[in-house]
Amino acid sequence: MSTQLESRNTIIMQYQRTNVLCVVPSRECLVVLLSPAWCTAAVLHALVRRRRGRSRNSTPNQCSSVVRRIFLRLRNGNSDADISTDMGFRGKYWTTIERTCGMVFTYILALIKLVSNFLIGTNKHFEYQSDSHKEVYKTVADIPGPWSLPIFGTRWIYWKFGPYKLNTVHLAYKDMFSRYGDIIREEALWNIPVLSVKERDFIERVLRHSGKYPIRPPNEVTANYRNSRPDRYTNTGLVNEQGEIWANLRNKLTPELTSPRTIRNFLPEVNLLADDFNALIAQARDSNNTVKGFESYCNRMGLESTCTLILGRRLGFLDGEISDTATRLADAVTSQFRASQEAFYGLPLWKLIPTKAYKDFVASEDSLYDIVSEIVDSALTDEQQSCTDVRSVFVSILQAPGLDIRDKKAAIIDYIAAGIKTLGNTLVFLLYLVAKHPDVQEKIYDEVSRLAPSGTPITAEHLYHATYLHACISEAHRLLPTAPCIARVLESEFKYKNYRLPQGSVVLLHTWLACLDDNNFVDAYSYKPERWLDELTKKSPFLVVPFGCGKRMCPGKRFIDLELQIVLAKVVKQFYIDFEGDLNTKFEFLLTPSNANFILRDRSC
Ligand code: HEM
Repeated sequence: MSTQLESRNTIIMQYQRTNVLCVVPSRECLVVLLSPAWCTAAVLHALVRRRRGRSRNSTPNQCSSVVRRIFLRLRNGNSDADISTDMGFRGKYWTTIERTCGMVFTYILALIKLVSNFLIGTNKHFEYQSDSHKEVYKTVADIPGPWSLPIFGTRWIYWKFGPYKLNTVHLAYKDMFSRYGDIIREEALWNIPVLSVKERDFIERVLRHSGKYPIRPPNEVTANYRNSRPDRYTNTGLVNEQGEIWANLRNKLTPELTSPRTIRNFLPEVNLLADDFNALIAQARDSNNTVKGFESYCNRMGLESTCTLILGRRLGFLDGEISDTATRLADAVTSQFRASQEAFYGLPLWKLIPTKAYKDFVASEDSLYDIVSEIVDSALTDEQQSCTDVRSVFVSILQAPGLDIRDKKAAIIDYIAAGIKTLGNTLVFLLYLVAKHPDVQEKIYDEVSRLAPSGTPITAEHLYHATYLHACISEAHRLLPTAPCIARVLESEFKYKNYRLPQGSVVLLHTWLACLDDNNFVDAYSYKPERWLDELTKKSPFLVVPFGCGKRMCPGKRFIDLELQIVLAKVVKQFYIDFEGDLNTKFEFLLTPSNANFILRDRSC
């Protein structure tokens, strides 16, 4: 652990390769902590002693001086051992009761402040007060944001009594940007700052200047679980790994998936998938031509397409009757997303005890693992391991050189989990926007009918010329992306306005909100595919980034592009699409549609 003085009252510490910020407000006895556990414990200990007034080694006044001394020691870079000895902070003084009292007392104080904050209607006095010499460069501590609890940070805003709801995190950010401005500081567990930004310039600079190994903060729940299962995982996987391990996995596992040749070879299969999807939704209509719960059919399409791409075989998700394996797979992916969200934004007790959300997560990971294992094991004994067109990705993963079979299974799990919901949601959003714009629908119909007459499959040549179809998809990605932001860890110090953000800061780049800003797109809330026929719009490569950007960009992008084009073309050719009312959305780690009822009338009628 290394420490560095950031300002008079703030220290940046390097702890386990993460920058950790420790702030000691001059007017508060509470320490807004983002520090190793011993520091937290020491402060709570001091508070308990102060409250009880029974201190053997310190008077109440000395207790607040303990807090000051922790700070001074940190500033001078003393080791953990020094501080604990110096404070007389020995294991024998610790009892469970003391710790609990400390926690309870601290949180009563925190609650009082919270309530007074709401009653008084301002949180200014909780924010860090900057002094004159810091006007040149402010620190992360100066960035405005919701008030932070010790240890738990700002996660309380999504708890039962908080102002925002867990399933509307996307709306929470809209609200916070209007309250706090262009840059917001939230704090995760242990008060690790998480910055949110929606300014175009900032987003472009971060994405443009990423280095050899861009860092996306891992999903802690997955990382924690996988680290606890060395029998199944050698690392946390392509989605969650960093540095050289990530680069090795990326180099060995993605080339076949991202190759244009592979995607071209999938074209006939994607045509068949789209025909089966049309048959499924046609059958699902009631007597009023309404398909209720349309999102469930799109999720089935996401499952079937992703499994075809990754496993090289159809699993039957688009059939009338779904197989048992298919149902288990679908359930496992859905509960994995839900549990990840709860464990991430909810009360992070799963780090201490296995909460229900964590247990659900483990059950879904286990279930995914078992299903994938069954499929991989049967494929390994399969005689026909030859690389046919649709098996090329699967075979390339199984034959990846220098990787353990555990890495290969983990990659297949990651691909399936990453592809299913994202594709399902994106399909609903795209068809919804087209349904709400009959004029757009007619233009797509005209273009597709001109390029690919009825009864002919859609070819690469047709798609190359379908410029309006492409524009409709790009505009849907801009207006309703399923991944509303991109997360990164800053690889070097970053200056923004008059803030100096240290290397290692976690930033959420809110590309969706940037896309809804009239400064970036004229009439930003309107669905206007025509804007993508204009060269100027095409030159916004860092704003409309539904698949992320740079070296960590989604390896499924090419396949999804192809799939969306073919499905949109085929659905519009067969049906007049309509939608009553507005689409409901919720946040389940992804922006997700709910209760979508589409009306599909046959064009031939
Ligand atoms: C509409 C569908 C999809 C969307 C919107 C989407 C979106 C994304 C986004 C935003 C990222 C983060 C990129 C970044 O940080 O720069 C990502 C990463 C990833 N996606 Fe997708 N994705 C989709 C489909 C798929 C599919 C079908 C697969 C599997 C074949 C897949 C596999 C992955 C993987 C493995 C990563 C992590 C890559 C890395 O960190 O190196 N995704 N995706």
